[in-house]
Amino acid sequence: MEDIAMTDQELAVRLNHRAKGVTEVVLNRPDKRNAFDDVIIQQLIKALEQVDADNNTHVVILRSEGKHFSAGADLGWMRRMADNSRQENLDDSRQLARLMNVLNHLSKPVIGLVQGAAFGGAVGLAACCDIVLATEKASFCLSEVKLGLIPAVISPYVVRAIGERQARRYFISAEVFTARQAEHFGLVHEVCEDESAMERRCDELLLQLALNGPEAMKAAKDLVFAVSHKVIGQDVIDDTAQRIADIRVGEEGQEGLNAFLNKRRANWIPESN
Ligand SMILES: CC(C)(COP(=O)([O-])OP(=O)([O-])OC[C@H]1O[C@@H](n2cnc3c(N)ncnc32)[C@H](O)[C@@H]1OP(=O)([O-])[O-])[C@@H](O)C(=O)NCCC(=O)NCCSC(=O)C[C@@](C)(O)CC(=O)[O-]
Repeated sequence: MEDIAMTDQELAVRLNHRAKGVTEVVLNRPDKRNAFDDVIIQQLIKALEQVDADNNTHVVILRSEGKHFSAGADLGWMRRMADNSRQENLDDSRQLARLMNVLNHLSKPVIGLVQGAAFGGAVGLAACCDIVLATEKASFCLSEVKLGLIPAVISPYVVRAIGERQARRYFISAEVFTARQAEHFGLVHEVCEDESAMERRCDELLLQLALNGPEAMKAAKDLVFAVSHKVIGQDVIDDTAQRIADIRVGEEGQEGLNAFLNKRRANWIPESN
């Protein structure tokens, strides 16, 4: 898989083949604590769209190089943009909104690996992943108000991940919260002792995900979006009945059920892959 290079500057986003069916999207700007600017946002979108379209990728890992996951938006970029018109700022922030949306709705499971600090927009990146592992020393902060800003674009995802109650506090206080607190709030699924433990846990999760039908995982992710925050009325009841009916008559549903009944492992991925 090719690297994502859109400028001649050092590659800030890399794609890394980790294992069969598993591609890592790696933020690679450790000297600036993996802060992302407009160029890196474009690189991230391109990388995510590439792995989404890649038939050989079934699981995506979002991670970064260095001591910290990410310091969020590049403050030099934010400062530069402040000299531009409101319209230019609107066009610019829509790109970050697009990144969050692409990541959140990726058609494949995304595992986020968080070490060190995840500040500002980086909390949004974590909130858009399906499974988040963090090291014991990871720390989180919605630091925007300290800079006179707000966590606007990331807010829909972060509020869903940590809940309105915690958002009310941490959006306005900009207090740092620990990996354990993040786990308690629901942003992080598991806290691991250190980075090696996080890698081992990630490998276990990858084995677990490899047992599951890729199309079923995609449909399961869509299902969460379809039923969340909806009144359980006739529309939702009909929609969910149609979804399981579609899956049952589909290729993967048949393969999964046949495999179980014949006491064999399901063969989801064609041998050529
Ligand atoms: C992450 C720690 C704790 C690491 O703490 P540390 O390891 O002690 O690192 P440091 O603070 O010494 O920084 C190392 C280098 O990284 C740079 N750096 C560091 N962060 C940034 C940044 N964001 N943008 C640009 N550069 C950054 C920093 O300027 C320095 O560069 P050097 O002086 O060596 O050339 C610390 O660096 C820190 O607190 N950084 C600021 C984090 C922050 O407040 N981020 C919020 C960004 S605003 C945002 O994300 C807005 C958004 C997206 O949410 C809006 C929306 O949702 O609509």
